[in-house]
Amino acid sequence: MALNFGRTAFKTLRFSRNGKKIYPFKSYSSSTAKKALVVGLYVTDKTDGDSDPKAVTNEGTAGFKLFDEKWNGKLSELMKQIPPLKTGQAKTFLGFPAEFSSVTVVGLGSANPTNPNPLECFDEEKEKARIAFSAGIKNLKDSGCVEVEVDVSCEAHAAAEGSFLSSWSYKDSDKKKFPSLIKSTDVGSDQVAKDEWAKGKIYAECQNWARYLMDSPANLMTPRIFAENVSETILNSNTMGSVSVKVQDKEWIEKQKMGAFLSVAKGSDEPPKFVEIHYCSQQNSEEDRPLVLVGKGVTFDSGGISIKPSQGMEEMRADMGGAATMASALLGAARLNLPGRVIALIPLCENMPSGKATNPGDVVTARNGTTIQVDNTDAEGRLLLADALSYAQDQYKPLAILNTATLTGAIAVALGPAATGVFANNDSIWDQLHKASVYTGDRVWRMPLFDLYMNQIKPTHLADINNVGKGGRYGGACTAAAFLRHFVKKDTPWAHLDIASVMSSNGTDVSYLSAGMSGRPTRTLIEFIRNFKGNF
Ligand SMILES: N[C@@H](CSCc1ccccc1)C(=O)NCC(=O)O
Ligand SMILES: [Mg+2]
Ligand SMILES: [Zn+2]
Ligand SMILES: [Zn+2]
Ligand SMILES: [Zn+2]
Repeated sequence: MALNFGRTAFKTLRFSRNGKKIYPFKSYSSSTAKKALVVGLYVTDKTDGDSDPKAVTNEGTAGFKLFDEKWNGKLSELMKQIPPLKTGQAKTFLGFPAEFSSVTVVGLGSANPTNPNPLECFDEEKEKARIAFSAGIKNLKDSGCVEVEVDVSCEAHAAAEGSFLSSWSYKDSDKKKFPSLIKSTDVGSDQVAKDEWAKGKIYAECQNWARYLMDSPANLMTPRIFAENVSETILNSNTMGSVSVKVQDKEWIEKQKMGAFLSVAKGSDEPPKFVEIHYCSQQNSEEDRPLVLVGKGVTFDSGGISIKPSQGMEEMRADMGGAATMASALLGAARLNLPGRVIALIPLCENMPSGKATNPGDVVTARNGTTIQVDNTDAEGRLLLADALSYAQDQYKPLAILNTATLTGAIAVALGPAATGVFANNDSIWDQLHKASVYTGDRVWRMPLFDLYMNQIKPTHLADINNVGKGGRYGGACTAAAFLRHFVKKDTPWAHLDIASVMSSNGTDVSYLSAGMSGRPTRTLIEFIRNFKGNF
């Protein structure tokens, strides 16, 4: 059937209020702006980055071509009237027949990229799809559009991630600016693409939950509230394997003799909690050795008596990012029915100055009997992690342990927002994490666990080890990792992920994450669990 597009309508550009170009002369209105389509175009840039528009050529995805055929070549005709789209660029066209009120075309990367890109350490095709489809969805912000169908004929998993990550905001009023229903289009889509889309949506939703937990103000996300939110969310999720949540209180933590953890919690009026989340797939039994995930859950880090400068202190509401990403990764494993047995251990407390707080120079005894001289109460994350790592090994004899923690400013100085720093005592764990991050684009970078850093934290004047290194500011991320290494037995495969570098997003470095707490690297953790091989 021939469709009437009103030819002249496509000839002239119009600028929307926010400066985005919209084609043609037709404005969104509540009666027409109901359902949008986002389709992809491959981009070949023969100039390797030169800005000459003639050197850039576009070719439609399979989905684009099918819509183009359906509409008698109108889509490709439209594309001839504008300069070629560059990677990550999105253009919205109005004036389509009843089915769609607008069509947004997005520039994907090359149809034949070098994958994985060895310098960038990610799958270029997937990362460009995330960027492109997020640009498409962002183009529909404030359009009044309520529903959008997305082309899944290329990188469906990444398309879903870009779509659902970019349409999320902490505030409900901001969420409402985006179409409330985002789904894959049937055109150019097969069952594999549909399944990939559904999987990518879960990856993104889990990261969005971590973003919510992290960005929540500390008065609304205390240890108790965090534990309640996690219990409710996990137990109400749709899973096939078994999930359970245990919330242990201060008395249990005392019985466990977690003196390092308690020394952090004691300055606050908010009681600490220790949350355990257990997941066992249908193919596994509770007898199987688990993969254990440990997440730092400091719901607010003022620094304690070694108080932080007030500028930027509000960011420390997200010092429970380790806890948030591990809870979210476990949720992802359960929702995707991934094979294996996975346990998340989450020590939660506030780090506050008060008459009851730990003083610099105090000595505390960790669960494994190690005495620790606490010279800096702001280096608190390693203290609660030390006790959780000790408990994990004694209680569960894990196949491997991963821990995530917004541990040090030093890792942010080293890596910026590009990657999570990984300190691994096992090459296979590192390889598996790296591979997972190439797939998700949420990257990791390996850091050293040299003995030299261990020597910098011991021996101390008053105790077995010090909670800060002798090197002062130098190598701060490495001495923090060395401190944790002290609590991990040599035969336990382990990786510490310092996520302070990726804790927040400025809204530009990763274009599909708006400004705020990032929820990174939840997707990499889920992907790691999906492929986890524990036979070292
Ligand atoms: N809570 C941790 C990390 S605070 C530093 C930070 C900097 C940049 C981005 C995110 C977080 C802490 O207190 N660490 C102590 C230390 O770094 O010495
Ligand atoms: Mg409080
Ligand atoms: Zn928070
Ligand atoms: Zn601190
Ligand atoms: Zn901290």
